Amino acid sequence: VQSPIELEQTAFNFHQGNPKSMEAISNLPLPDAFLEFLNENGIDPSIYTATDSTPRYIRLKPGCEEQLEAIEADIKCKLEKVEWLPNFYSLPPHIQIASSKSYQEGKIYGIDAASGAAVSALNISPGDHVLDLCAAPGAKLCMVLELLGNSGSVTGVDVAKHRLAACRTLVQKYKLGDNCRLFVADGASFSLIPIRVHSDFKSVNREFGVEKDEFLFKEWTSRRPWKERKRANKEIKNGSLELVQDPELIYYGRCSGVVGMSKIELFQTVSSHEISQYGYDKVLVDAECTHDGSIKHIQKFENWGWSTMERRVLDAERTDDLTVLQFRLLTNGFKLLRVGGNLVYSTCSLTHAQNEDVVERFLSLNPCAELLVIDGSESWPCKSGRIPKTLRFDPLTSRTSGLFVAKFTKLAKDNI
Ligand SMILES: C[S@@+](CC[C@H](N)C(=O)[O-])C[C@H]1O[C@@H](n2cnc3c(N)ncnc32)[C@H](O)[C@@H]1O
Repeated sequence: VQSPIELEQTAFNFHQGNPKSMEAISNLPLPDAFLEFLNENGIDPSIYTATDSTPRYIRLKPGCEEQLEAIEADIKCKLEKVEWLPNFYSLPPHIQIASSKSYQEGKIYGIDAASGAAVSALNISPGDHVLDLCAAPGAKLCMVLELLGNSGSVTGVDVAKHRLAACRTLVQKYKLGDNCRLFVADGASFSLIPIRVHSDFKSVNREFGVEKDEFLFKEWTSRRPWKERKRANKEIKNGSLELVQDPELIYYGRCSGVVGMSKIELFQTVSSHEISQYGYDKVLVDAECTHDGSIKHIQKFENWGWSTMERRVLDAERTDDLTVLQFRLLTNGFKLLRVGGNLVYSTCSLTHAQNEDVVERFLSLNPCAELLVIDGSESWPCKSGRIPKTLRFDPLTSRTSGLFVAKFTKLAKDNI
């Protein structure tokens, strides 16, 4: 394991083309094709030399601070407070927490500090209605729910049903699901606004009124009642299922606003003028990407086979498709944001194509979008991105996984 000074020296040497550092990089268990990918994308491969010394991070459930010593005894490891991020602690990378009582009881959960920073950039306030457009497997969504406490709501969307089901398990395990609803849907076209149960907003979600014999959502249960299954079969026969099943609601909590609503009310969409007032207060677009900044992800390819990585990470056609998807997710997330709200765009890729280039194109086509400085980020151990106000975390600089973060607000049309 290299000391931080040695790591910095390695990074410096790499820039200087020093053969010793090249040796350090070539000793990494990374295939040449990946190193070429990094080179083509202007990513300094020396960030991966910090692999072995990058700690793991956990977030402590608020209110469990008093139990810190007991938790340390349980996981048999001292926890080091992350000074720049509340409730975060680091621990050596080899420590496993999954079998500990504290983890099973939901007092701690694993989430990288850079991911925590992306959530923190949203500036969640009590009562916020939050949209998480690429939600699964759900670490960031859980942190948002925790920050909200019993107020506001979180709408989680993901295109992969099995991944979103894992997210549902997570929110239930941590007993955080009361204010949450989860939809399997394409985040690039998802169009539902939050359910604002406050009386001022009721008219928006109650535009249609409820017919006497209409289906109303009861409290969520994992077992679909017989009557509902019969209704779904009937809808398949009538050919109307696609309309009601897209997006597919796979979970909603008691206080998510869904209980008592009709399907027509839940799935109604509104005009862009109404969205500017009643849209989400905060939107997280943690977009699908090549994951090249995530050391843990890259290491998985050792088992999956490097050829899988060539297909999933390095294939130029796939990365081109991804940048289109990222742009569409960002654009749609922004469309669903209310005026004055905040949107955070993040990826765990460190390529410019998936980050700054997407942001630049988005800003040039959306005059209502303004990049914001992220509150508190001056004390974060990260670098600025190519565009001022955007941030880049990497293992060498930040001792975290790699992450790009940009924060926007939506201006009223009259203020442009
Ligand atoms: C980087 S992961 C999100 C991680 C998650 N935010 C968390 O903190 O656990 C990206 C997610 O985007 C999802 N995804 C890919 N294409 C999507 C799309 N068109 N719409 C919504 N989600 C999509 C993937 O299934 C994947 O779960």
